[in-house]
Amino acid sequence: MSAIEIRSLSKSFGAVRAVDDVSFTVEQGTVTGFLGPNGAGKTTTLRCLLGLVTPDSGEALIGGRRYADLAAPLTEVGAVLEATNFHPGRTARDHLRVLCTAAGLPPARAGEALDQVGLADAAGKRVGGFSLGMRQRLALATALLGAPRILILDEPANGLDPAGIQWLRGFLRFLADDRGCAVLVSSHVLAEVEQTVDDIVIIARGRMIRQGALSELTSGGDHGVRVAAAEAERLRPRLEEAGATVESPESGVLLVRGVPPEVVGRAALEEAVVLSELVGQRSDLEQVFLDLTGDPAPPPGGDALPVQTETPGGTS
Ligand SMILES: Nc1ncnc2c1ncn2[C@@H]1O[C@H](COP(=O)(O)OP(=O)(O)OP(=O)(O)O)[C@@H](O)[C@H]1O
Repeated sequence: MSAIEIRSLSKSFGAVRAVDDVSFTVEQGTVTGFLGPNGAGKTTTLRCLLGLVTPDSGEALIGGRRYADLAAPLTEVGAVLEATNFHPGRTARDHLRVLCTAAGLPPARAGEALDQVGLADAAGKRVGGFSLGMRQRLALATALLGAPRILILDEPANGLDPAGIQWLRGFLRFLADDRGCAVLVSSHVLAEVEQTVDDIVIIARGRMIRQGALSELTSGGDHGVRVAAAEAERLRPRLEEAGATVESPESGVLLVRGVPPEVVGRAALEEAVVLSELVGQRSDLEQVFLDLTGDPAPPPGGDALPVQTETPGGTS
């Protein structure tokens, strides 16, 4: 049985079909990146999993059961959803202790969880003075309190500085590799999760776009180098001699595979060919994601801020 199973899930809000027949699974011991542009339906899918939104059809299961049917939810699944509210006057440790008491967990778990997320030094500080990054870590500590083996994290890298993002990557891998956790982590930035995840699920406008192992989706490794020059054809003999496969998709353009970009640059130098373009080609996955998230022109008088969602029934 999969740790997380989303089966033909659909959910509309009025005329907006937020999630439209989405299906995927997450296995124990793996990290799955749940990707899509703003408004794609990621948060709605995660809310369905956590019982905060009732799907119109389909199922969102944790360990084969609906969230509402879990006997001890905190010990089975930990979740970080956006903008968790913490009492500003309470210390980080007290915040977690309150949750421990409510969930029947030993109070010592509070300190352990803070330790795990690198907040041990700030345990006695009031949350009101925390940076966004510290709040993200505290939210993660909250999710870890019951030592669950399934984690659902909605944009956990938001607000983290580069060092924090680096730390998060290592931590998610640790949870999957050493603790055998199933981790589902959403993001609207491919590069943010690309180095961490085993599998990827991409959705846009509520619908599935791609899914599979990262290694399959980026397979091939060598995506070629695109070279443009009026005299591009003069490079061909040298490049083929160096072992490259050379195609010419249009006049004055070569697509060169099998050699690194430096070899193409050297050939141009030696042949004294003036280049107007020398670009490493993107993998299919990067291209798919770029096409989905590529900067559309902002609407007149508007901007491209993320859509704010309501929080039905409170936060995680
Ligand atoms: N409670 C709600 N009421 C009305 N519409 C909603 C509600 N929640 C989500 N939506 C709409 O459903 C669509 C999907 O939103 P969702 O928040 O699930 O996307 P997302 O991929 O998580 O995006 P983001 O990265 O911006 O959070 C959007 O068009 C959003 O406006």
